Amino acid sequence: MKQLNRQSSLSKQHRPHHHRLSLSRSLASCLLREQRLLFVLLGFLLASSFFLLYPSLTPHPNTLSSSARDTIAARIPRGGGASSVVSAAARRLPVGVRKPSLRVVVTGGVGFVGSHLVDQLLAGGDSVIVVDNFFTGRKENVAHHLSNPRFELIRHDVVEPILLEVDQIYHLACPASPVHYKFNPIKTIKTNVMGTLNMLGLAKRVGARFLLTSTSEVYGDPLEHPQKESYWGHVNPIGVRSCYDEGKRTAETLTMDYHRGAGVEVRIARIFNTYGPRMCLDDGRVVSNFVAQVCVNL
Ligand SMILES: O=c1ccn([C@@H]2O[C@H](COP(=O)(O)OP(=O)(O)O[C@H]3OC[C@@H](O)[C@H](O)[C@H]3O)[C@@H](O)[C@H]2O)c(=O)[nH]1
Repeated sequence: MKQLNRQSSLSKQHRPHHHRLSLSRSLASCLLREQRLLFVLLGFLLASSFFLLYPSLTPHPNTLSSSARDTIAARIPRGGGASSVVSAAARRLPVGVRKPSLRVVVTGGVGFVGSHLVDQLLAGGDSVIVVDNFFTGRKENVAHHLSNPRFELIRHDVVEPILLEVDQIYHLACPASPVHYKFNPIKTIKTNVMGTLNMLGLAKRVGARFLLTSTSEVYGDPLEHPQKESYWGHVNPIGVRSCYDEGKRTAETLTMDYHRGAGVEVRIARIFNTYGPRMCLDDGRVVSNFVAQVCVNL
């Protein structure tokens, strides 16, 4: 017995090298076998902590510092803003890859200008919702789209709010000809002020880009010819046209305040004397008046 003990104690103190290796291997296999669950849990914790930490290692565009965002914006061609990151990327899409289809609302979309805009948006592959109260617009202007699954028509007065999930808002709802906007001047200015306020509120709520179709009437009776966009105008605030002129000026003010104050991405287009198919001959605008007089005097 003593010899046996001595042998084992000898082996402990002077054990050859290969004996120590086999011991460490057997120790490791024992640990692995006995503590397998512990190792699994440890691996799970390591993996989950990596993936939990990973997103914060790559800042989300919205968490970029303003200077970083400005840098990015500076690299994006004209159009600014987050949604132009998509449009800029779309412009760089490989040949044959379609640009992403956008959801667009067009207020006043059955009108003269609006219906042509709807044609272009649908032709470009976007989905369009037209919001219109049919005060001056005509359904036949968009009848050719009624069977299109990417087209929706809603009879709605923009003086009342509406909630739509969209990417872009084109706001054209307003009577444009003096004959129509003088018919009910209080309704005209309500449409310009309340209607624009509702559509800007929607743009802010859903993060949509917003375009206001304004008019040359914001210059009133201009003292500067031709008018630069920086010209402030010369407008009568109490005249019979003020419901439209001042209404559109207020709409522009609201548009810029939502941009400066709420970061809504906006555009303002001051449209002058448009003419073409679908315009009413008797709506009292200058070009239609010329055409009407020519027709009458033929
Ligand atoms: O309260 C209203 C008034 C009008 N509308 C609609 O708005 C549309 C206006 O279309 P119109 O043909 O009268 O006018 P246009 O399309 O020529 O001009 C329109 O686009 C260009 C802008 O500068 C004008 O201010 C805008 O009226 C119509 O479909 C009309 O029904 C509303 O939806 N709500």
